[in-house]
Amino acid sequence: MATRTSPAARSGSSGRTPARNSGGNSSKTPAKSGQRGGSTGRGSSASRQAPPDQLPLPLRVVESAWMGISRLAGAGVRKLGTDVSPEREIRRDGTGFFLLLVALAVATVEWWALRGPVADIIHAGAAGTFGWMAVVLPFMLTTGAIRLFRYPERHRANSRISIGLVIMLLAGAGITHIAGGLPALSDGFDRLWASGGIVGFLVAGPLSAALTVWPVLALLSLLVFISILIITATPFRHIPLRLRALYEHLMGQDLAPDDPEAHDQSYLYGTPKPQKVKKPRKSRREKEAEAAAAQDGFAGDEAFERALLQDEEDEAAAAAAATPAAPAVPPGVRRPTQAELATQKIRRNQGLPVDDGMGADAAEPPTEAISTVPGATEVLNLAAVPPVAPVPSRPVAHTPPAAPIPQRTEQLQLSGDITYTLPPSDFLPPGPPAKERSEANDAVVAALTHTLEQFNVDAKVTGFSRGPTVTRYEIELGEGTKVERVTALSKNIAYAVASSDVRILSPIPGKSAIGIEIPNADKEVVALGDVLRSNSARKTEHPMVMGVGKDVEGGFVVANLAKMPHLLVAGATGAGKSSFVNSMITSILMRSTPDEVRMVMVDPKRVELTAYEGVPHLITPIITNPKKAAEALQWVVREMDTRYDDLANFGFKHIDDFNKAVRNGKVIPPAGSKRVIRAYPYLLVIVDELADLMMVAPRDVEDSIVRITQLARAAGIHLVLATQRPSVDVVTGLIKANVPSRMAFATSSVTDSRVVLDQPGAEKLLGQGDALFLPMGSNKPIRVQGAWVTESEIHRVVEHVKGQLKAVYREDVAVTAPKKQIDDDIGDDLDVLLQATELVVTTQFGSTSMLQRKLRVGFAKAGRLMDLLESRGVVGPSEGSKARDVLVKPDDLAATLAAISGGDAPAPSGGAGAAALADNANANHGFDPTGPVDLVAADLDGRPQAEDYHDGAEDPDGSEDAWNLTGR
Ligand SMILES: Nc1ncnc2c1ncn2[C@@H]1O[C@H](COP(=O)(O)OP(=O)(O)OP(=O)(O)O)[C@@H](O)[C@H]1O
Repeated sequence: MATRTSPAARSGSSGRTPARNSGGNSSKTPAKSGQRGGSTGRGSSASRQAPPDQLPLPLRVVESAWMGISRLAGAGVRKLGTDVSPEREIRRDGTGFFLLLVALAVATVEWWALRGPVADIIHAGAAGTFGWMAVVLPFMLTTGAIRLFRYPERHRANSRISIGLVIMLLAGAGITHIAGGLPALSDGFDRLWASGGIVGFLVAGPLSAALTVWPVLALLSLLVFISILIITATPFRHIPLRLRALYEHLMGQDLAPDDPEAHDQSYLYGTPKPQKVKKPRKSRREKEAEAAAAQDGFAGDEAFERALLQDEEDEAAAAAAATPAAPAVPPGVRRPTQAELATQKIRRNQGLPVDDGMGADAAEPPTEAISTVPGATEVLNLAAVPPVAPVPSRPVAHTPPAAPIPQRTEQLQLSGDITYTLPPSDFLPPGPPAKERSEANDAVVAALTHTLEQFNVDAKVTGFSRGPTVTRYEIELGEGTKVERVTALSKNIAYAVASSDVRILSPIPGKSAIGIEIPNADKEVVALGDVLRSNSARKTEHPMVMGVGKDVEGGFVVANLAKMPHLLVAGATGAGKSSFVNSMITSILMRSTPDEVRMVMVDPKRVELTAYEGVPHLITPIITNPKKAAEALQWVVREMDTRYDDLANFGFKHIDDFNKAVRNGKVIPPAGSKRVIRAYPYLLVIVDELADLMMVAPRDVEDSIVRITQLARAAGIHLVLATQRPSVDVVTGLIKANVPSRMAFATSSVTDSRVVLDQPGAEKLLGQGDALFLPMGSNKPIRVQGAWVTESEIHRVVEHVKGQLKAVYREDVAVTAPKKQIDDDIGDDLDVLLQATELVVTTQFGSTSMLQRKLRVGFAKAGRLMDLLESRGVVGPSEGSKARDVLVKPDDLAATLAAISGGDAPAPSGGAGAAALADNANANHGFDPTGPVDLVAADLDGRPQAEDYHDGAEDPDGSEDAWNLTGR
């Protein structure tokens, strides 16, 4: 082992340099030549063989003119409909433009019967070959041209469409040949041209001779039908679904983009139809980046990225809904313009007098009295409450589209050539329809109004928005009324509405209004299926998107786990954590293939996650032993380091960029390496009870979590830590500082709420899925009712997933490295001592304060580490305030680390040197379904075969080992 490692390690830099060069060259050169030689990918390879400078001048001019016009035409076509922007080097504008020209020429001749010597040649070519089908030829050619302009990178889809079109053309020519009376060659070319052309003759002639006409006609019609299915990528069983979608589209009933229920509700409640918010124009760069992300399905970091996904249409509708219904305007009074209304609002907010031009009374809401609902007042015992003006409820603009999500079928790569179909969306049935207002709401409005009047507070309930578990009532203050006058009434309000769980928000974020959240007497379940079918979830295909639940305004909350990038879930027992974790895992299983997401599940409680045992997304069996879980976290750290090595070696900053380049064939292994580079799946690590892990190995677990959370984002590794004990000894300061997104379910005390959210609030939640969600980057938590998924739904999804693919477990995840002989004085500090050694030796700077800073340890610990380093001969004795001499040279680092750790050298933590590569290699031997393993060479049971790994003997200069010893 050592002999194999050492040459690789020593020659690591030299071994990797040529590799990087070759990779870099091969990935960069074509890009450049593609740009220079024009946008045609194939054209560019031709121009590489014969550079344009060597072409004669006239030809160069023609080539440039052709490419210039092609690019212009391409740019125009790309701008049609949804703007797309394929990468420059893969564009095929030249070919697309050629097809377009041919289409135009054929159309001019066949559609408008243009005649002349050139037109005759075109007619002979088109009608002579395909007969009557020459009339549809321009459509087909234009389709091909548009595909090449807009989606040149979608090779498989383009080939599929081409095959479909060719089958259609052949069968169509055959049919027209039969329709033209089966002319023979002896009947002359004119008759052939007026029927199916020479192709029709060749297709239908022999067939009709062998069979009779009618069976051939049926066969050819069937072929035309099949060609349509091929072109539209419609499997047989999806035909009814597609026909329904087409019908709805033609009838203008598309549910997804334009929800009719929202309109109905606007009509019912007099709310203005939500207006489309004009989006700011995007720069070309932004558009290109978005298009690239869309092509890839998902991309790396974005500016102002949010973990929370919200549909822009939903937001616009919600914003429109949040504007109170316009009061009735008396005849003869001018309604203020939008600009005037905005000015008035600002002046009102600033406490300045407002001239609304309608007289003081005109601003009052309509005074039509409603009779308070007798049943509801009885419930709240409010017989004495006087009638109040009607209060508009905010229409819920977030009803999920009823149409199922089209089922996605993928060809898996990591798991061999397996076609994997995501579970159909009807596995998660819709929940009960959301209510917009109920009698209980009207009763609460009456109670609130009465309370405000009773205490002479100049404030009004102006509206409410009903969520599944709580309703938020909005109160607007009269001029000169202090916010505190309402907040001071919290106990009286609680008394009036007979509920102790009243939460006051002052103000509601983004509004000049006070919010009072009061639990609904009639709660509603939020079905996970509805959340996953919402517009926000449908808009993205990112595999790490999960359905969170519904907010207080009834809007669906969907979040991207990859952007969080790590999540802490906490709450008292029974508050709904496990249900949330179940929704999260089910969302992933519903939306992602095992190629896209792999999971590590840690379930010390042993019962919560057993339903998922055996799903192919798992990398290791569900871990129930806390000690093994701690080791698994260390494996995740190693996996992260390996991914980082790949990122560094191939020059990428984020795993999404790396994966995108791999899919585009731009990541090329070094010459001579047998490694097959594959995209890395996201790795989701779910710990269902962090407290159990922290009890057995607090330091190791904390170290691993901190290291993963600090770095793993770019490596596509994300942590979800759930605990019912959010105390400072479980969720330590370090863990908290590195886990930016929080989901707080009901906690038992305000202290626990502060640990989770850094603010009070969670102690007032109602339990059973009621939660405060604080995604990374937002400072105000959102109140949500968690999505709910039943056990039978989980069972169906799991059975579907398991039925397609067996889990292939990695064997090294929970395997402990053999215990090494560690000196007593080092004790538990081995890891940090090794880091200190690496730091001091690589920087050649023996300073205690540097250790404090870099390793984030206290002065006493840094001093102790320095003493240990002195006792091992790494640094010299203390020289007062000066840094100590470093006695070990960087070349001897590996040996020194090995000596300290009492065995073979462990991986220097952040080291990017050759030793690090080689050492990681030692740590990672084994089959790796998460990584780019050549599955061709691996057993299906996950064991590597001999040819997976190279023998250093085959590769005298060792350069190959520097790559292949990473076990990939
Ligand atoms: N989103 C939800 N919608 C409706 N009911 C829910 C929801 N979440 C939880 N509940 C209810 O609360 C009960 C307890 O939830 P859950 O088991 O998830 O709590 P927990 O916090 O994981 O508790 P423990 O820590 O004891 O396992 C569930 O059985 C269910 O009845």
